[in-house]
Amino acid sequence: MAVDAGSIPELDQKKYDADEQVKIICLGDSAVGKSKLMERFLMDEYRPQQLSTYALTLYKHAATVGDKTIAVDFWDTAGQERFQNMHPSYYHKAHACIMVFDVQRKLTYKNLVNWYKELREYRPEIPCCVVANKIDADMKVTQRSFNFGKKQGLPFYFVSAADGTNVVKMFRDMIKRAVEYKQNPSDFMDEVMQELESLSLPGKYSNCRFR
Ligand SMILES: Nc1nc2c(ncn2[C@@H]2O[C@H](COP(=O)(O)OP(=O)(O)OP(=O)(O)O)[C@@H](O)[C@H]2O)c(=O)[nH]1
Ligand SMILES: [Mg+2]
Repeated sequence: MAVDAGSIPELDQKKYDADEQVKIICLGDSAVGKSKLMERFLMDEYRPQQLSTYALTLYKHAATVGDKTIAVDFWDTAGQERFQNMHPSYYHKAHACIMVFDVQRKLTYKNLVNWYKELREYRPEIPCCVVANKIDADMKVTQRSFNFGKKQGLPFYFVSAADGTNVVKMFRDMIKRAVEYKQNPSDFMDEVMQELESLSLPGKYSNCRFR
């Protein structure tokens, strides 16, 4: 669900009860389909309209990974054409990143290198994947190889927000990887944050009795 400032999100209770909370961000040029992919995954619907994301839309989602309830915050913002690059707070404490390009527009693939560079400046270690969107427009593209990210070992997905191909799989994989990262961060500052969080779990132990 998208959350407007000032509203009380109904998932807040779930978030409070969740075993873990993760933040997943989405990067890529304008109109590659970032918002449509999130809509498809969260609402399982797709409205073909050309409305660019203005500033920031935050989608909240409750997922289950193993036997744990995970509160997922998906951050969606507009691509670079109008904003050049993201505000650092977009990257702050993100646990995974989904990088999207449009298989119909070569430039959006070429620009992945810039997005990836910026991502790694702020979040050197978080899991990331490369997503080729809009394969419904021409299925033949799935026979082509897109090598960006191979060297870095980034998983690659051919998807379509329009017909739903691979969308759920890709998001589920990324939620799982975000949780794994949060539980075992390889970045020093994240390790410290995780340690601090485990020291101050509000309410979790409120029923404990000490003799
Ligand atoms: N054929 C096809 N069109 C798509 C698909 N995904 C998105 N689109 C279209 O691409 C356009 C842009 O989609 P958005 O989701 O708004 O793109 P965005 O990346 O969020 O763009 P910004 O918010 O400007 O950064 C819309 O007209 C969509 O209908 C897809 O899988 N297939
Ligand atoms: Mg958008």
